[in-house]
This record gives sequence, structure tokens and C-alpha cells, in this order.
Amino acid sequence: MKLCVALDLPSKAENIALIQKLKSEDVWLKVGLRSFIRDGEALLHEIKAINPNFKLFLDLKIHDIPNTMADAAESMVSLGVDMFNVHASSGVKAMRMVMERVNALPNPPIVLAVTALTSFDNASFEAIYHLPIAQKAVDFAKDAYESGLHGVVCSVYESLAIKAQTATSFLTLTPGIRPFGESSNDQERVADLEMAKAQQSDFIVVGRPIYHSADPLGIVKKIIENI
Ligand SMILES: O=c1ccn([C@@H]2O[C@H](COP(=O)(O)O)[C@@H](O)[C@H]2O)c(=O)[nH]1
Repeated sequence: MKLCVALDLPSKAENIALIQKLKSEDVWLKVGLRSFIRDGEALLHEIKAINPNFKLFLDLKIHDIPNTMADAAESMVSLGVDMFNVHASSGVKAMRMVMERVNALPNPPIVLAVTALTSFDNASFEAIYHLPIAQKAVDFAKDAYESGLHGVVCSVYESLAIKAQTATSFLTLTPGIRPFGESSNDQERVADLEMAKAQQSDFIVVGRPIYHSADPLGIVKKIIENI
């Protein structure tokens, strides 16, 4: 299991200060909407300049018509990221086109599909998708698997069922992790490290419990010791 640290801080300087603290750690760094819209490609280069061994996950969750998604995917590959994601609800045709284009390029990154955001509880998810999370997340994961993606974003609670219905090697990346029982904030389907291990999560994403801590490096070291 790998730790992926969410860089969601209010300024580039604060993200960079956090990265500097973590520069000797074996972690993935997740650049999401806030930071990428504000700081763009330059942030990715600055991260690699701090430590070229950091792996980068560009978390933009793209969702559009197939050709637009495939164009965007090519652009993300050209940024040199190690992983990016799309929404599974964009459909099989779009996901297949993304993978055809990505696989034609040198050094294709890991591509994941978002199933059910971890901020949904069952009632709010069903109001949109008309099916329980447990069922629809697996359906989305099967679509992503058949489209040639490498894995999915889901909560810890869907991880084992998704692997059982696809393949054990099909990756699950699980946000909503509260390593030692911290506040759930706006997340609904949260889990601690023991649960993430039991459910065979391949990547855990942790943001606020790290960057709101008085000792981010200490928390990261403690997480790594426990996974
Ligand atoms: O279903 C999802 C997909 C992505 N995220 C992202 O992960 C982090 C979680 O941050 P915390 O502060 O640990 O809650 C954040 O960047 C989200 O955009 C997610 O939470 N759930």
C-alpha cells in the first residue's frame, strides 16, 4: 500500500513548504483541482525539482465527450505525471478512447476511474444514480476494467468487492482516509489504516489529517510505519 498526500493548501507557497518537509519520504503527491488551476504545470516541475523520486498523481477527474477526454488525457501524459483519473460515468466509449490514445504514447501513466466519490453517503448517491453505492461502484469498476484502465478511485468499503468482480491486480485508490480517527470533515465514507489494509486498498489518499496537523512529517512517518 502506498500513501498519496493531497496537496490542497490555499497557496503554492504552503504546498511547497509541505513538500519540503516530506522531501525524504517515499510518498506519492496528489495535485488536484485547486492547486492545478492556480499553479499549473509549474507546480509539477517544482515538485520534481525538490525530489525527482516523488510520484505525481494529477487528480482532475475529467468527464466530457470521448474525443475531448482523449485530447485532455494526451495533454496530461505530456506533463509527465505518473497517474491521472477520469470519471467512470463518462462511459465505456470515452474510457476506451482515452486508453487507446494513452497507450500509443511512450511511458503511459496509471489511469484510474472515479466510481462513487467518498463524500457521498448512500442516500445522496442514490438520488443521482438510482442504485446503491455498493452496486453502482462495482458496475463502474467493471466498465473501467473492460475499457483497459488500471484501477479505480473508490472508498475503502468498495475495494474488496471491486477486486473480486474484476481482478486482484486491479488497483483501488481510496480517499476518505482518517488514519487515526481524525475528523471526517466533508467525507462520508471514511476509514482508518487498519480498515484500508483489511480491504486491500493499493493507494490511500490523505489530505487534511496531514496538512492540518502541527507535525505533518510526524504523521506521514506514523502512517508509513502502519501500512
Ligand atoms: O472520491 C474522492 C475522490 C477524490 N478525493 C480527493 O482526495 C482528497 C481527500 O482529502 P482529505 O482532506 O483527506 O479529505 C481531496 O483532494 C479530494 O479532492 C476525495 O476525497 N474523494
